[in-house]
Amino acid sequence: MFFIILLFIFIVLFYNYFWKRRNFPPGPPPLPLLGNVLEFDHQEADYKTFKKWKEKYGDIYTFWASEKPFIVLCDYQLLQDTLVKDGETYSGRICVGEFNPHVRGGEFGVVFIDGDLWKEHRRFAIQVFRNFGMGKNVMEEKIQLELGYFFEDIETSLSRGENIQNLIPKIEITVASIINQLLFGFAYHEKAEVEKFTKIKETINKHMQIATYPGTLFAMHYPKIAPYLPILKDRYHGFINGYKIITEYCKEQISAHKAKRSTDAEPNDYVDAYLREAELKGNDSTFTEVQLINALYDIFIAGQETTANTIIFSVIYALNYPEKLNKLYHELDKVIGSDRRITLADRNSLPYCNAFIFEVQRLVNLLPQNLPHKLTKDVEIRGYKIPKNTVILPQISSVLYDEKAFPNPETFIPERFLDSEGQPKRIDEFIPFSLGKRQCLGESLAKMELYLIIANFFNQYKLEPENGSPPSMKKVPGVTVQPHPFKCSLKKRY
Ligand code: HEM
Repeated sequence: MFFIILLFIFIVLFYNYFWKRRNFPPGPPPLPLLGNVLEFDHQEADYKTFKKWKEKYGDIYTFWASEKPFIVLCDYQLLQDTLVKDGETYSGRICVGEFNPHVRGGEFGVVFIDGDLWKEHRRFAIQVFRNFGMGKNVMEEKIQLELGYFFEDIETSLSRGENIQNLIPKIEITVASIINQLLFGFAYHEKAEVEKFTKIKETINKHMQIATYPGTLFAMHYPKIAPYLPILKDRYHGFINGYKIITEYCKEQISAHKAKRSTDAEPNDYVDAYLREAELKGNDSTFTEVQLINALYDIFIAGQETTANTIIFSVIYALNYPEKLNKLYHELDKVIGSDRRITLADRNSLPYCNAFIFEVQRLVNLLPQNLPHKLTKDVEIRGYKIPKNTVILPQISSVLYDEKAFPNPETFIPERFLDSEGQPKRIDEFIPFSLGKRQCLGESLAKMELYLIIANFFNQYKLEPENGSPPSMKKVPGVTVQPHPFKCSLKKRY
């Protein structure tokens, strides 16, 4: 008996530490069944573990999430040679365990699907956004309009003598109104809508945090038994509830559109455009209602979390680096010199402001892990033969914090994006939107929002920390990182 147990242990260890890893790039030794998930720091947004592994194993290595190997690519040139030069091969996606079949009802949405369905719906989303002005003047007008409401909100508080303000909800609602208009055709201006949004936003924040807990990953791998197990059952219900509340909101919007829709009118938003496409394509198409609900869930979350949190961190970094904030004020005074609205036409005259925004994006490192891709065919990377369907993680954090490209990477230094004449300097490794065919779908909208909101906000207001101590720069972990709550003092500059 003792011999059998010993043999069993030997086989498990041999399989786990040698056999299953034999063809993959070397990486940290995984525990049986758990893999390396316990090595991640779940208290803080974790790119440090990736950094440590990169230092030890190089630009390509393997870690294990439970029994699944993740091949991590963490060098800019390697990402170019793979994701960009051989884009199609790296365009697959994996979803967390059984999330798609168990929660979404199948392979639906835009972010966690692949193949022809993903191509068709990604193309459709980009086309619709272009038609509604993404990257053009029409979109600028929409953003400027929402900025007006943002400033009005701040000034109402100022007029009540509230010089110390919590900017987080104000920024969140501004960004959410922009994406909501694109998707559903209305912004959150009325009190009832604001209250509704506030509830949904709380759900999204929690949903994004729970998504990265190891217990949730486990629950999504074993969704049939998770609801009956301690700890896992809370993760399971917490995560699924978030999905239900957000998709319920999307369903309400679809019903409202169907009720007041005229087939002759030009589409006014994504839902209109989708319903029209579904009619044109007929019953056999992939333009089904369940696909619409899931695409909306994906884009609604991706379109607000990311941009709002980046803008909030621009305030946090400005308060922590007052000398950089003063440089920004100096440029705004010199180039703009009044409280007039800054527009896209001013962009080339504001190199420091642009560099400031780039550095915020680099340092905030919004998706510390990035989303995993999947190989659509067998490939050879740096001599390793990797089979089709293997998970590939383009680890953009390791590139954004690469000491060679960004010396002193943990410090906020906007000047790194400027040459000795103070003019813009391109750094190829600046890839916050990732690379290749899965590159962020909302990149041009996000860039426009970041520039217009950040430039105008700092032009209007002088900021100081509450009680002289700047807010924490620590990040609440999640798929996208979130800020810790803070308040700051605001004064009008004009
Ligand atoms: C500061 C703002 C943003 C950042 C840093 C950001 C970053 C990213 C990253 C890193 C990815 C994953 C790329 C990969 O798989 O390699 C991604 C995907 C995606 N983003 Fe963004 N994003 C931002 C804003 C937006 C906005 C405003 C939208 C919506 C309009 C959006 C929609 C999406 C979608 C739908 C995907 C999935 C694309 C696909 O799988 O084909 N993002 N984004």
